[in-house]
Amino acid sequence: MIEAEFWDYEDADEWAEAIAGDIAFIIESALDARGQALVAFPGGKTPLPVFEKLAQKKLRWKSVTIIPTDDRLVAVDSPMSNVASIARAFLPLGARVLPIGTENPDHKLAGNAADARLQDLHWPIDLVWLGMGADGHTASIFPGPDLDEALNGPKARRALGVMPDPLPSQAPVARVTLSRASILSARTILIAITGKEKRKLLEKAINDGPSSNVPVGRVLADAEQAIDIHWLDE
Ligand SMILES: O=C(O)[C@H](O)[C@@H](O)[C@H](O)[C@H](O)COP(=O)(O)O
Repeated sequence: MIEAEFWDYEDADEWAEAIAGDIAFIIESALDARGQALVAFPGGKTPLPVFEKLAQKKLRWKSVTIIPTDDRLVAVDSPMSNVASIARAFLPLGARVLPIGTENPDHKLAGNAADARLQDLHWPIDLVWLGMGADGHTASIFPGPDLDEALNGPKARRALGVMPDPLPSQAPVARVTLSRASILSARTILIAITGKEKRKLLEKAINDGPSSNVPVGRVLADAEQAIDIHWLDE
């Protein structure tokens, strides 16, 4: 049974501020407890207003490492690059922003490289913040030939390469993504989504759990932590 709580907002500013406040609190608590924080932020468009608010928080950013939950295998100056959006917001503050993608379109190789890079970090990760696509993918865990490995691969595998099938129209490229095991290993999981369609889809995915026909339901099915879902009605 997934323990998820929806937090509803009608005002975009309030929504972004609430998420930024929660994340700042998680980072601060990690810094107090362990002297450093490791967090994963999603790609796509939804997180951008939250990045802006979070970047205004006075935190010891130099001790914070941020990785993308997933990235598209594109050049870092591509508008499709997830790490570029994170870097634009948080590098100027002194945070360590660690790319997990490469320009090499061979997603298997890119996945192995991402996995190797992530092994060196201090796990468990303090926060995995997830988005969700209108098709029910989360991070870059998509339907296709790599879905089973992303969901059921070895626990020690932090990241893998993914070729979505079908390719998503907003960013029709191969990806690297955190595995389900690394997402579920997080101390905290937070989800931010907007719009009625995504809300309906996520509620159903959570209810269906392991038998869900969309990746997000399957990813969250065994979550042991309570999950806060911040939903903005558009
Ligand atoms: O790289 C990605 O595609 C993302 O990390 C992905 O999982 C994202 O969260 C959803 O696609 C939602 O994207 P939007 O916020 O743009 O709708």
